[in-house]
Amino acid sequence: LTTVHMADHPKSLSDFDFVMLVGDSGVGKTCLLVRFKDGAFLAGSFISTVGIDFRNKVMTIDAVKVKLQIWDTAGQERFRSVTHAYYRDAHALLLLYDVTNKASFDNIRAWLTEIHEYAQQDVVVMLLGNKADSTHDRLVKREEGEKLAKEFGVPFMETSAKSGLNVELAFTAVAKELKHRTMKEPDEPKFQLQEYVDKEMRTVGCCRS
Ligand SMILES: Nc1nc2c(ncn2[C@@H]2O[C@H](COP(=O)(O)OP(=O)(O)OP(=O)(O)O)[C@@H](O)[C@H]2O)c(=O)[nH]1
Repeated sequence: LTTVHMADHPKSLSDFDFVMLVGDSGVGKTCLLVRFKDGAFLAGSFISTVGIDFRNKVMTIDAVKVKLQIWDTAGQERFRSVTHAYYRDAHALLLLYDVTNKASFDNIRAWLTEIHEYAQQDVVVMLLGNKADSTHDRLVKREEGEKLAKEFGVPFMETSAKSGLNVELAFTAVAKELKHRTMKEPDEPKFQLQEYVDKEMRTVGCCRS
């Protein structure tokens, strides 16, 4: 890391990368963030997010500190205009659906249209099928998520805020992508987010329910 490379970029390393969690109400955005930040699961009553909330988390990626500011948005329709205002500043978006809620999956197309309309063109988008622990209530197959993600050219994985499945990996993958964008050496190949995720899942030997 040298100032020479950094000079090419408007964003300094001390800056936060802004990651936004989006998706229908109840898909588990708040729980995913709490699991990532505190390692705990918010069981029991569901308290819908009002407007927008955020948490900071510093991750060490390849010996470099990446500061993430993660915005937890309200999925409810009535807060949509609040969320719209934040899209423009987001460097990455984690777009969630709930594998036990078909409507939340069907709405992904609309969310992607909205992202296209309001977010920066080069925003990092990752599709997450959350609540993968709910085997009995599952209504969306992993293959369906994979197919949709492929159609839109976005990386995909299933997660569970309840069991912790792939939660760390989702944020690490996004942080790695953002770090590569900021610090890429001229001859370094582009970071392949989906390849990284697939490799990590194979190595850990988990995640294929
Ligand atoms: N089984 C299971 N339940 C989950 C998981 N994640 C969240 N939930 C439950 O789903 C409900 C909604 O979770 P939230 O995180 O509040 O959902 P949200 O997307 O933030 O909702 P809004 O704030 O309204 O947009 C809660 O009752 C959680 O306990 C998960 O991975 N597995």
